[in-house]
Amino acid sequence: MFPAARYMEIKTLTVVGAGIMGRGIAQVAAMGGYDVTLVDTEEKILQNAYQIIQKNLQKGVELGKVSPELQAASIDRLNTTTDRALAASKSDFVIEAVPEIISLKMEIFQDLDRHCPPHAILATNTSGLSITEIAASTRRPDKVIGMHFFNPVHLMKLIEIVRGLETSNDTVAASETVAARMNKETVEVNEFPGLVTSRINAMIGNEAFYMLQEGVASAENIDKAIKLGLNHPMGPLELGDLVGLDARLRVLEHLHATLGEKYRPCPLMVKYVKAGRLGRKTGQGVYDYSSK
Ligand SMILES: NC(=O)c1ccc[n+]([C@@H]2O[C@H](COP(=O)([O-])OP(=O)(O)OC[C@H]3O[C@@H](n4cnc5c(N)ncnc54)[C@H](O)[C@@H]3O)[C@@H](O)[C@H]2O)c1
Repeated sequence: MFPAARYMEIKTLTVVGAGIMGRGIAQVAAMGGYDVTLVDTEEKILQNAYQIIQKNLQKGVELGKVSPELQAASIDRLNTTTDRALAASKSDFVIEAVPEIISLKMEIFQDLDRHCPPHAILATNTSGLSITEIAASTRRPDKVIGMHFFNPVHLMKLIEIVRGLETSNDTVAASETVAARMNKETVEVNEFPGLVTSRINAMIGNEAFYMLQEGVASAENIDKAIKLGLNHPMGPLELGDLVGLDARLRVLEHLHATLGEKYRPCPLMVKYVKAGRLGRKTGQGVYDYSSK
């Protein structure tokens, strides 16, 4: 049992990074009733994210899953800015979703720590980096935690709540509250490379790439076999394209460095990333999306 929670009520939530994950997190946070500020480096990235959130909410209304009132209120609660320091200074809770590069995340956490009020909790959506290492760049490691969301954020039910070495019970409790307001289920995981889901997923995706490289079967047939034979909702190669092959590669490189040889990234995946074939977001990955 946790002691009675001793965190301040969370009203304002900032999301840093308006990419695939950040915009989804901003959407579910606004739907959960928080005043949300979405931060990125360029205005045009923010405008794009804002439009995608609007489109998702509209689709939710058309499908009868979101009420028009919730749609309007969520849009009302959502702001965007390129001024990270200003957003941080008004935040009770921050969720970082910038690319999976440890030096970038540490730099951002150091800066957030400088600008956020002392009570603010700082969460990272890292897929596999060390929460403890990220927390060490701040003076509040007890208030740093991992919240690992899944893509697409507005549809996927789970968040892995990840404890770093010094994450406090109050920080875990506050993050559980935020997750519940976002209408998500949680599992608590102790920090370890790749957590539960990324480690298994990266291995399946890597193995599928090795099969493609070895000519075991076509991409379509590898995906079809895993979907229809093993009952996965998506094939590992189409999932890699959805997640982004650069993000997938970074997770594998980290698992390889920390857990050993069996996680060595498939050379074909490395080649695709070098060619800029990153998946859906660049129009081509394993599959070609240019005409879709
Ligand atoms: N894509 C997934 O399926 C998935 C799932 C779970 C977790 N994650 C993790 O979420 C994080 C983000 O992944 P993504 O797929 O959304 O990446 P993405 O590349 O789609 O988005 C990252 C965004 O961060 C922005 N950014 C870069 N530097 C910044 C800075 N200094 N300040 C503010 N914004 C900055 C970029 O402009 C970009 O819009 C990564 O750590 C990734 O491992 C991704």
